[in-house]
Amino acid sequence: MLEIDGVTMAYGDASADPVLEDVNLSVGSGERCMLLGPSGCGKSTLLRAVGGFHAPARGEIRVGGDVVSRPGPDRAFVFQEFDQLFPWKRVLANVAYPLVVNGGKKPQAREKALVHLEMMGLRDAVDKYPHQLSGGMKQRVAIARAMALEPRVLLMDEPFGALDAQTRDRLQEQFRTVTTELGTTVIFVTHSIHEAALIGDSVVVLGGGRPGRVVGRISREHTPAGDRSAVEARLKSMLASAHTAKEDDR
Ligand SMILES: Nc1ncnc2c1ncn2[C@@H]1O[C@H](COP(=O)(O)OP(=O)(O)OP(=O)(O)O)[C@@H](O)[C@H]1O
Repeated sequence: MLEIDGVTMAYGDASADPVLEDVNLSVGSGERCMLLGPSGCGKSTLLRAVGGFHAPARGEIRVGGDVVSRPGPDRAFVFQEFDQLFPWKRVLANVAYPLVVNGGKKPQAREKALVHLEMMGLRDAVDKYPHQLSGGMKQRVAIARAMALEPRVLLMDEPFGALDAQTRDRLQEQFRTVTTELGTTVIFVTHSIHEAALIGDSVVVLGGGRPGRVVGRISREHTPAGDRSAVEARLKSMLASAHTAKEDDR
């Protein structure tokens, strides 16, 4: 579903030092791929490139075989910030609006929005405004809104990073259940080894200094079934080497 093919990312002009170099990644349909790595290694940069917000200096990104050249509804984003909803629209309208903007009819858009809000456990919140919701509820609305678009790839940039631990645990489980049920393809940026092991079908570790690159990857099919602690231990050692290389480069 997603191919990242020899991608180098840089900010500024052609002479600028790259942030990421020669990233190759292939994500299958229905796979949840986690991007893990030290702060500043380029996780969000790569996610924005898949979103079509920032073009690679070299290489190519394809989604469903189509080369990414601009943002589009086939790649929906959920961010960490709680203020990504339209404050003047009720919850149902927040979720239905992008469907209408992308050519849907209003009654069908509202129906679909309702289905996705129900899946995220928000049936009772559909008539509320964002300011009446908790942070966790706002994030669930943002997820429902992104999922309702039925994107080819759902792009998540630390969506649970600003939540309290209990809410985060609940949402991680809920997200895993809903994306499994719908077979959603997901790219998910996280700082958390625990979150990566809990949600990911695969985990890609970025880091190793400037420019960053892929320093390791784990796929669920190559790890003992259900043995999350073994996955976490391996990720911990990969992340340590991603950090060490960074310090050596300074
Ligand atoms: N708009 C920009 N202009 C110039 N440099 C940028 C821009 N956005 C990010 N960078 C730089 O690119 C590098 C990678 O940033 P990025 O946000 O992708 O990292 P990250 O791994 O997502 O970090 P974090 O985990 O802290 O969110 C950093 O050195 C950052 O300063």
